[in-house]
This record gives sequence, C-alpha cells and structure tokens, in this order.
Amino acid sequence: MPTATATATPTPKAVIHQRYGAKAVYRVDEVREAVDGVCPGLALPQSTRCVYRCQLDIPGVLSVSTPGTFVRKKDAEQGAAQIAIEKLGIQPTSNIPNTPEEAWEELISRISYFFTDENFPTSSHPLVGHLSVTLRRTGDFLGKIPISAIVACDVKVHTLCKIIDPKAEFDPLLVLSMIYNAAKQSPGVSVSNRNFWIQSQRPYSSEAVDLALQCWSGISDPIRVEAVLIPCAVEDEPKMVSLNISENEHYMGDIALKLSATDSSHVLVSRTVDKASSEMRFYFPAPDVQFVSDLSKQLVDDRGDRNMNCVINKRASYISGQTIYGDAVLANVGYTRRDTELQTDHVNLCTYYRILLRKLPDGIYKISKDSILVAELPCVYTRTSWKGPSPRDLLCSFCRLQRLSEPYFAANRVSASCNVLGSAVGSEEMGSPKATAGNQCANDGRIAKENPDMFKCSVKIYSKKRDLLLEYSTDCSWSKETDAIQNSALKVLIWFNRYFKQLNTPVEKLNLPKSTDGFTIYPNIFLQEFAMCLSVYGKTSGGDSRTCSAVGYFSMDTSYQQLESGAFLTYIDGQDSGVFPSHGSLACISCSVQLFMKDSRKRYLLEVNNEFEFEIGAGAVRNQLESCATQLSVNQSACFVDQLSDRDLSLAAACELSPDLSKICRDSCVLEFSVKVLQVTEPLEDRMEKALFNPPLSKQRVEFAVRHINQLHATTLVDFGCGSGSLLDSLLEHPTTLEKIVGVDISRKGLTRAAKSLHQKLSKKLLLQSSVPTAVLYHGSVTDFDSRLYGFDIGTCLEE
Ligand SMILES: C[S@@+](CC[C@H](N)C(=O)[O-])C[C@H]1O[C@@H](n2cnc3c(N)ncnc32)[C@H](O)[C@@H]1O
Repeated sequence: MPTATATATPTPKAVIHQRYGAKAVYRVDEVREAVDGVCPGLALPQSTRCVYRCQLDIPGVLSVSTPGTFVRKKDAEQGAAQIAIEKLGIQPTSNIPNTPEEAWEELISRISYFFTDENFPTSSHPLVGHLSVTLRRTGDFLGKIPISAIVACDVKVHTLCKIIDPKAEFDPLLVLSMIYNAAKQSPGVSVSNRNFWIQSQRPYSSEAVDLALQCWSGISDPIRVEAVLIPCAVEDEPKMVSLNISENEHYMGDIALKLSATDSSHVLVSRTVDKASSEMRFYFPAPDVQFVSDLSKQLVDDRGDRNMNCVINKRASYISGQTIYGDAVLANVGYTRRDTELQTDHVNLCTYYRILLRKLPDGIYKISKDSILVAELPCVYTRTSWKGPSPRDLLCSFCRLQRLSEPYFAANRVSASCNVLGSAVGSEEMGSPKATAGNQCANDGRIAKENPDMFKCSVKIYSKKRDLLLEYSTDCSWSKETDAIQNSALKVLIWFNRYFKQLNTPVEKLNLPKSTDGFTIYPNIFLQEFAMCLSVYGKTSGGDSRTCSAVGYFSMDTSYQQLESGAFLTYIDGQDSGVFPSHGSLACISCSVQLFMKDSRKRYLLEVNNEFEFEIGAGAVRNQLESCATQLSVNQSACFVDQLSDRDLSLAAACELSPDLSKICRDSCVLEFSVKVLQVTEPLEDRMEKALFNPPLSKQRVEFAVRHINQLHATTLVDFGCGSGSLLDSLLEHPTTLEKIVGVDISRKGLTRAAKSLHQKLSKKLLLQSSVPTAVLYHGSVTDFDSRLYGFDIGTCLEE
C-alpha cells in the first residue's frame, strides 16, 4: 500500500494504476480450501477456510490470474498486479519522478489513488481522517473533502508539485492550483467547478465506509481550540480566536468562518510552522476558482502585479516562509499518522510572539536563558562562563529560521606572525576547553613557542540560492580552533542583532556595503533576503525611545537614585555583606519584571527568574540590570523602573506570564524590575590567582605598599585610581606611619563603594590598628592637575 512519504515504494497495484488507471479491472473469487494439519481419514467434517484468487484484466493488454490463493482479498489483487508487472516487463522505477511531465502524471494517479474504494479508506493515511468526518455526514457534503486537506496530509504531493514547478515550495496557492487541475484529470475523482471540494466519483462500498469509521474515531463532544488571527494589515494587532469543532464538522469549517471564506473548501493551508512535528499551520482564504484554475496554465511570474500580490500577509509569510494571502489563522489542528483522531493544541499570542522572537538573532539565546526581557546576547565568548547553546549553534539556527543556507565557517591555522599557514580546517572539529591566549595575534614569541598553532575563522552567510550576502573575516586569532569559530560566530550574531535593532533606519543610512570591523555586506542580496523583516519587526524594533516618564512614576514613591544607565533605583534593601559583583565575576540573581500601568496602577507580572547567572561586564543582561546588580552586595535587593520601548512590549508578549498586551498603550506604562543578588563567584582569574600565588597577589601588593610606606616614614598618601578602595581599606588594618590618606578615581560608582566600606571601617575605630583618623575621596582624573593633591609623601597606583 502506498504511504505518504516520498521515499516509499509504490505497491504493484499502484504501479498498474499509474499506467492503466481505471482500465485495469480486478475480479476476486472466493474459494474454500482445507485447513492444513487436519487428520486424514476422520469421519468428522473437515475444516475449511475462505481464501481468494484474483484475475486482472487490462483490456487489449493482458489478462492474468493468481495461480495460488490468498487469505486476504487485497493481497490477491496485489499478487495479480505483481504477475502483470512481471509479464509486461515494467521496470521498477524510482519513487521520485525525474521530469515535470512524469511528476504531473504521478500527481494525477496519486490523487486518483486517494479516492479508490479498495485501498484508500482502509489505509492509515491521515487523509482518511478527513474523509471519515465527511462520511459521517448526509446530503450534499457526504464524502467531500477540501482539496487543502490533501496539502495538509500528503508529503508526496508536495514533492511532486515541487518537481513540476520549484516555486510550489513557497506558494501554497500554486500547490492548490496544481492539485485542482490534476484532480480534474484524475480517473475516478470529481472536483467542483465552483469551489475546491474533491470526492470519489463513485460512492464507497459500505465495507470501506465501515472500516474508515472504525479506524478514525469521530468527535463526540465539541472541541474548543484557541488560535491566533493575524490580520493582513500590519497595523492591526494579532488577536485570539476560538475554533469550535463540533461532531460531523470538518475543522476547517470554523476556520472558514473566522476568515469569512465561502466554505472550508476555500481555506488554504501553509506548511507546518515552528516544529515539523507539530500540526501548527496558517490557514488563509483561497481566491476564486477561476483564478486558481488559470494559475498553472501560465508562468507564475506573470502573476506579478495581479490583485493577489497586494494582499500578501507579511507576518504570516515571514513566519512560514511561504506566500500567505489575506488574513490568516494560526492554528494547531489536524490528522496525523501518529493517532487516529483529530489532534489539537492551543495556540495563543504568546506562542505567536515566541515564534517571532525565535527568529531574532538573540531570540533563541533569550529563550534558552528563560529571561526574555532580562538577558542580552553577551558580547564576549568564554567557554567557562557561556551558558546555553553555543554562538555557532545560535548562528546556524538563526540562518535556518531565516531560511538562509547553513553558515560557512573557515577556520585557518595561522603562524605566530599571523600568516595563514594551512587550508581551511573543518569547522565541525571542536577543540577541548583550555584557556586561550586572548584575542590578539600571537606575535608574542613565548606564546608562539609554547603553542605554535593559532586559529582564526572567517564566516560567510549565503542565501538559500547560495548567493553570498555577508562575509566576516578577522585578524583576531585563538589558540583553539573552537574558540576561533565560536568568537567569529558571536561577532556575526552581534552584527545581525544590531541590524535587527535598527530596522527602522532608512536603508541609505545603514551603509550596508561598507566593510567595518571585518564585515563585507552584499546589499542587493542582503536586503532582498531580509526585506520582510521591516514590516514584521519594524514596529517593534528598538531605538524608539518613547519618553515614558519614569521620574513622574517614581515621584509617587519614596526615594530613588539614578543609575548610570539612566534608569531609576529605589532604596537598597538588606544588610551590606561586603561581597559585590565585580567585573568578570559571575553574579547569580533572582529577578522579576512587572509591567506597571500608570493610570490604573495595575501591575502585570511578565517574567520571573529565581536563579539567573551572568558574567558582569560581558553585556549578558540589560544595561540597567547590570548597573543595579553592581550596586548591591550579596543578599541585598532593590527595584528599578525603566522606560518601555515597542521592542520591549513585543518581547514581553513572548513571556509565558504576559497578559494580552496588544491593547496596552505603550506610553502609559513602565517596566518594573526587582533584583536580589544571591551569590557572587569570583572571576576565573581570581581563582587561578589564588591557586598560583600564596599569599594571594592582592595581599602581596598591599604588604609591598605597607613596607615602602613604613621604610619612607610617609605620613600622607594619595591612591590614584583607588576604585572601590581596596588599598585604603587594607591600610586601615595595618600599623603604618600614615596620618592622612586620600583616594582619587574617575568612576563615581567605585568611589561610592569606597565611601561605604571606608565609612564602615572607620566607624569601628577601636578595632583598627591604624592611627589614620579619616579618609578623603576625590572624584577626578590622574591626568588633570589638582592642587589638593600637592605635597603628598607617597603616591600609589595599584592593579586590582
Ligand atoms: C584596575 S582598577 C584598580 C582599582 C584599585 N586601585 C584596586 O587596586 O583595587 C583601576 C581603577 O582606575 C580608575 N581609573 C581609570 N582611569 C582613571 C583616571 N584617568 N583617573 C583616575 N582613575 C582612573 C578606574 O575607575 C578603576 O577604578
């Protein structure tokens, strides 16, 4: 029996049918034969069983009959067909036709096969699921199924359509047109002239109907399935719709209603969206029969400016990678081989926005971190701190989801002086984790001696048709091939991320062809491939800094302080434990994001993450969040609010906890973040330092400074670049000759921390060994003259 896959071998009967259609007539005779193993010579009646013999007549060609008998009728028919094939010398052909003409012939016979009484209703093909609904009906619609049901169920039909015209891959309307026109020529099948119903010309035998109804259970209770309507007009927001599928109703019936289509035969179906294993598809209205039946008679290119072109649903087309016309319903419903009943699953706005989010360059990363509003694509890759899918995997997924070719990575060995030594190394081979020599060319003789092999990696991004659209090459080299690949992949992802964040920028301003930072863009191909992104994400892209008044909002609350990033921080809660996240350390935080409506003063929880780990300084989270976290010590918490951009709103909509955000006015709300620092893990460097230096380097530095101070009998000291005051702090704990200490730093943040910890220490004076009464901190730069710093005995400048 033929199967739905393109790789299945056709049965002998299907081969005969393909050649001779309804001309081939099978006659099956019932015979009774004795059951083997019965004892001879018994007086009792002998057991017999019913078996079948088959005769196949192809008038004017041949007549054959099976020499033996078969237990099942259909096996007898297959047996006869096999004998005919052998007698006629029909060579077993490959299942996939070579030419469009052969494919067209096969399409006609395949459609015909779907409606033959003998095979089809008893098979496990999901199209029988569709048929069984209509066999439960009476009257006009008995046995009629929409042509798009074939599109939804049969992979082979698609393969054949693509051989007939490769454009079919991207155009469900063209596929409908091909099936409609082929069905008109299919023996035993009838199609309507005014709509897209298809049915068997002859009524099915009661045996076949019974079998179909037995195999495919009907709907006993009405089913309600959530779906999303995506209007064709981009300015209209997608909205939820409920599909109600009742007994004896084909599920496309209610979809037709939602789309204001004439009936379910006027509903077109896209390929599956998101995962191939799901039945999530776009449904959209078909144009009139005349238009569709004409479609394959002429070149599709001729359609150019036809009416249909102006009603392309850009959002649905972008998601499915096929051309979708008019309003579209995104629903997860259908018959599959996995089950013998209708499969349904809810699709909501969150599903829709998640699909869109996944297609963004940083989308999969955000989803993998479970923090859509919080996480950002980090700007540096280190094997030890990178969490989730690797940059290379993210770039591959991005290209796949944008329907581009797989990215091409060429990792090359380079000499210590940065000359390329060898040919491209397969990017599949990944090196084992080991510290790299940094992102510099290895012109350091020591490194070259110890590890002469350095790698750099270039990346090329091609369209589906293999036209080059972006090229990245770099001078940075790495001691591991894997690091070279991952870092280059990350650079390309970051480039795309920046591009997606500025989609609203006029093309001329994007300066695409100009090669900066190793990027070369081929603007024609590039813009062609990303043409739809603007209409899909344009509205939601960043850079739209609407001025929601965060200050206005907070003036209603108590105190706040402005973060360097511009957001506003409320008072800090909890005891200062003295352990702050610093550059390079891993901070583990808990964080929640709420949408605060200024008018109604209502809050909507958008995102909660109880344990989120990120590296400080790697750009791995929203700017404001990092500013906030670095102000807190372990166990302290704080809140801050941030303005809401359109992009935030669409990202928020992809969060599981988001309400229906489509109706929310962006100007009247802010995002409210609550953050608590749970744990800080020192930077890897610090851990290595601890292992290698005993006492630790930081201690050795302070001891060195103390020795010099005392040797010189210095009474005044100024620490340039004092940061958070680690040296000044330590000096308070050592007996020295000092009487006055001053710190200078360019960073206010560092000085704030220094002030806090020095204040704490100085207030516990009795415990101190030093006789320094106070410490003074100045905000300023070492490069600027400052008379206040004149005449000091000693100046220090220490590395952390
Ligand atoms: C590596 S940290 C060292 C901090 C501190 N000395 C310690 O040992 O913990 C360098 C410090 O120099 C500060 N800095 C950088 N440029 C500066 C400038 N032009 N004037 C003053 N401070 C500067 C930075 O803000 C930072 O706090």
